[in-house]
Amino acid sequence: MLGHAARRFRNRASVWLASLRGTLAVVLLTLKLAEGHWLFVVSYILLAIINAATESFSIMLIVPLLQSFSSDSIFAGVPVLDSVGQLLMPFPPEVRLRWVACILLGIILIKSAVQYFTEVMIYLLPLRLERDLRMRAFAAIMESNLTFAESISTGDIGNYTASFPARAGLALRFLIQGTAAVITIAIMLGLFIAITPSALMGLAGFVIIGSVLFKSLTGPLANRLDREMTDSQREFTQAYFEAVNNKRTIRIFNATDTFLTRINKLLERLRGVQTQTIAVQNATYPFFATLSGVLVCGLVLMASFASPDEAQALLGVLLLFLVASARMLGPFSVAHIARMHFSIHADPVRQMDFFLREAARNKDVDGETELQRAAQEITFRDVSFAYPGSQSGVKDLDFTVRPGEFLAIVGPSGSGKSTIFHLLSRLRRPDQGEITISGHPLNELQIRSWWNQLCIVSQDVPIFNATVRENIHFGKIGEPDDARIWDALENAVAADFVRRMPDGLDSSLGEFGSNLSGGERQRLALARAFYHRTPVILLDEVTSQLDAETEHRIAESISRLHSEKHTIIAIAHRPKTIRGADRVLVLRDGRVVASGDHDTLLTENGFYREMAGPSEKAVNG
Ligand SMILES: Nc1ncnc2c1ncn2[C@@H]1O[C@H](COP(=O)(O)OP(=O)(O)OP(=O)(O)O)[C@@H](O)[C@H]1O
Repeated sequence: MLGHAARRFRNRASVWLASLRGTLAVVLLTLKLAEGHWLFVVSYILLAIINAATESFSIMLIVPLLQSFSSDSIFAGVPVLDSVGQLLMPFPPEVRLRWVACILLGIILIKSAVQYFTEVMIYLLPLRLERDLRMRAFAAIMESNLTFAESISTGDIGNYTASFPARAGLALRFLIQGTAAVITIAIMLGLFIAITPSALMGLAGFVIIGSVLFKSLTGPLANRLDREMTDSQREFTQAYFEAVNNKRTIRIFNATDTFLTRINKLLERLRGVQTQTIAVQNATYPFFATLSGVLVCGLVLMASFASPDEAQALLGVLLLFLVASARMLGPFSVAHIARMHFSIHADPVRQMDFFLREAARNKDVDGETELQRAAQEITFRDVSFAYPGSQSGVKDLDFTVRPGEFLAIVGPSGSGKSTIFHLLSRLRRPDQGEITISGHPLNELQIRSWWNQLCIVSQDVPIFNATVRENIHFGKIGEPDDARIWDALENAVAADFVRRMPDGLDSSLGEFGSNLSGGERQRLALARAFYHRTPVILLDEVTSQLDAETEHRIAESISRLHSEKHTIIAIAHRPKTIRGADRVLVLRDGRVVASGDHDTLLTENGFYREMAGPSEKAVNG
């Protein structure tokens, strides 16, 4: 029986110790995340100590003052209060009152100022940390390698850049608010130790019993709510962004109601968790107020059964307890609320720290060699790459692009064409083999010096929520050159529709270029390449959404770039769109299966002829 009880106690103690270790770990993580804000944190705690000290000082002054007007002091012989009382006694009552009034006024002024600053600081601090973490998360996503960046779901991006920083900010707020409350309690307890140990015992018992009771009643629920809050937040953000990003498709497929219902359900779930969390969090004050009320009633009841002398002593303790609990109930409930809030935000703190560490581990490592002259030869030597967790990618690529060459890469969908661009721009790195630029391994280059020489027009045509001018000048340092912008727009057959826009180059293009048609977006993206005129230009299906006439005019502009010695690498499904190319690589299942000029391939390669379609066969056949 006894052994069983001892085992249970040991188990409970080890669970409690593990939870304490967990809490301590989160405290350290929170402080680590708040590294740049320590001065702010320390200042807050110092101000909180001053606040508590002024509080204690006023108790030490007021209680003996009141007692000094009574002939029958119940604090006679009580260490601190008695000495203060002795100090006051020699002065006539009116002088005593004046002095105390002046000192109290000073204390009140100091306390008000301190309280104002701590109130402001406690709201500012989480905001500062939130801003800092949001920026760090954003930078971490932008600077990590693509494999890592793409492994983060939209829901998690929402969590790491919005929800978790806000919650980590709150965790810090409750950590320091709780610490300050504990320091306040410690200072007051110190005062009461000096006054009477029996009151201290009463208070200590009150705190311990109350805390254990409260924790066992609310602890498991608070932990469950913590997990549910993170999950429901993630699900909501993910579903929300999915819906907003696909709004057109959702409408056309008549799925608006389905999505509204889904979002509504997720919001309901979130609200449910928030409601329960608020209900639990706000139970602290009433719980301790009720407990201390019950204790006071108990003491009064005890006094009713005692002799008059004992009753007076008991009422003395009661008076102290009332003063102490009235003064300490505030810090107690703050400490409890802070502890609970802190544990509610513990999971985001852990996840935020884990994410930042993982992002740092997956940071794209840059090389040291600076590409100073315009890029010369681009070589792929036995390059193979497979996407993480998949067999797809490219295999054994072995080819060289000469400076000023126009190379076309043709192949069916999924054959690996865009992957070559990812590798060439070092968004992905080969698993085997090597890519070199002007003889330098691409991995050893300072990537910016290579990107400065590179312009890519990709299939997904990124247009930013900015003006036409800003979109064309995008990424360039210095002032935009309007004459060159118009020239680039002419080459991309985009000048006419920009002229028709209400504000010309100053027209705003809307989010994701939503004010434009697909073909217009494509032409603007091309204009960007014509404007940048980098030594190497990568074109990925740039005319897929254009009519034959526009496609023909753009092909002429690309030929002009080619004649000006720009190196051009263009991807196409259909061979006819890259007629001006010097050489064509034919890709199938990630491998180069043929290479040569268009006409030779058309006569000699059946697969290429197949892709070219009947019209090409008629012309050349
Ligand atoms: N992020 C990714 N993760 C896993 N597999 C991928 C990823 N991106 C592409 N793939 C796969 O790699 C292969 C090559 O893709 P890639 O985009 O290079 O083909 P593509 O020739 O450009 O196709 P398309 O002409 O349709 O754009 C495909 O089988 C594709 O499914």
